[in-house]
Amino acid sequence: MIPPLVLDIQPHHKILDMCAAPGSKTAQIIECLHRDESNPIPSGFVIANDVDNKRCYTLVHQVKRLESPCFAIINHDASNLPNLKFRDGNISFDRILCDVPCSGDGTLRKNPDLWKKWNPGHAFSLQSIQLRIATRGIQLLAPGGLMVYSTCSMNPIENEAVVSQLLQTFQGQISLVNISDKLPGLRTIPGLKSWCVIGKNQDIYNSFEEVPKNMQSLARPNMFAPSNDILEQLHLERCIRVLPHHQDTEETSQKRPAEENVFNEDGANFKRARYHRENPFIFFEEKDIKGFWQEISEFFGVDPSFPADQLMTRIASDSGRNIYFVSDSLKEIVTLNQDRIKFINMGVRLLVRTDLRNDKDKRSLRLSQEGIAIINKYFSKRRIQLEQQDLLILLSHAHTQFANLSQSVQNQIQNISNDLGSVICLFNIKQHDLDIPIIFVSWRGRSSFRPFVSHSSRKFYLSLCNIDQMTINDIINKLTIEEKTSNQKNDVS
Ligand SMILES: C[S@@+](CC[C@H](N)C(=O)[O-])C[C@H]1O[C@@H](n2cnc3c(N)ncnc32)[C@H](O)[C@@H]1O
Repeated sequence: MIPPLVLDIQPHHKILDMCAAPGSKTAQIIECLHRDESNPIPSGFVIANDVDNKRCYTLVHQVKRLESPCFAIINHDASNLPNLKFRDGNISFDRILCDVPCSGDGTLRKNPDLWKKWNPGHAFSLQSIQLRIATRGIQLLAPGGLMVYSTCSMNPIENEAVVSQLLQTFQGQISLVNISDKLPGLRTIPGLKSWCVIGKNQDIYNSFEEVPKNMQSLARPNMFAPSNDILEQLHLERCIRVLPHHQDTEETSQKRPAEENVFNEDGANFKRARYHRENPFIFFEEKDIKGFWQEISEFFGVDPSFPADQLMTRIASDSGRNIYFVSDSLKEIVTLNQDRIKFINMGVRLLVRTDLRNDKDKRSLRLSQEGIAIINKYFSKRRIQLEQQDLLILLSHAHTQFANLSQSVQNQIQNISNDLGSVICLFNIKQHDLDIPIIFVSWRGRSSFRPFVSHSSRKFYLSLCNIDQMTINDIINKLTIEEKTSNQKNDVS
């Protein structure tokens, strides 16, 4: 999608996505933040917000698969978003996406139902919240930062009129950036400099003076284009309109003001939305790190440089907890703001509770595949280097007996002790001049291995091993049957 592309996101950026659900653009933003694959924990972060509590969980679902320790989901009215405390003061964001709620008439091609409901009056009621959200965005933007304002509507009231109002309100502090060279190959047209306002009954007004008295509370002066002398200074032609029929797609309009000055605002009041009560985010304290985590560290050979203070749980008691990891910036943001901001979700799951309920030791937790990129460089024990034949056997079955694996793997199993529990399996695929590391978590049972690899990842790894598509489909079908018939309880004991 276009809005995240023009934000030019770098791994150190502090980013706010103001109206983020369902999250397709948030996912794109997180991917850009992680553009340097050699560093799984960039210093930047993404705060993704939506006012709708239910939609926040759709957002969780959408972004969890990206396994990033650098994002948090919050649930607030973006037009009243309180300042977030961070380090020495409040956060000013380097990048903001303001993808506001809109009438959606740019999606008429894919949503034929909209044709029946659409009414030019929709834009009247939406413009005020669009303007308030964008205004709050600019107040939260760092000097020199970039904000993209976007809608999927074609109506100038929701687009150029909002941008024009912002430019006038923040005169001399923000300006539109010319992005005409940023999207090569994309057919766009410049923002409008003149437009009329269409009333509920399809009447056309060219200026506010033409609006009848009984309509003046709906069609307000800021919905009209400003006078020519003001217009000249705004450069609305720098807005871009991506019209559906030009690309054979949907509409997106984008405006990109760049702030040159900071606005300070003391703790805005905000209404608490009705929501489902979340468990708190509880970070490891000294006693957890010296006690419980010490045992885990010995078991997996965790390097002392691992930042264990960035681990957290969602339940205070010791038993049966999953353990998550977040970046140090996010830890700070949550710690400083948890009492005033509704955090919904964050963190990558590193360890997961198993069914070994009576077993109080570290074996009752298994490594999670989600966190493998983070722990890989810190965990030195319980690592098994596979040969290609082992990889193929493991990926083709739900469980594999040790005896069916290569002698080298059998020797490694003996060397890592008799303890049941998670192991990290490693294999390097050589393709052309590239070394592609494959790394996944398996459970070492008494006599068998069980890889925790999703079907889609298995398909991907098998195709990297040059297995043809028909064979891969066969393997996955057999695996599905094997998984259905296997007794889940036996395989961890
Ligand atoms: C156009 S959608 C956002 C689409 C999203 N950016 C994406 O790419 O998937 C607008 C979103 O704004 C949310 N919203 C509406 N009013 C809001 C407000 N006052 N504050 C924050 N979010 C709001 C809606 O719940 C909706 O999820």
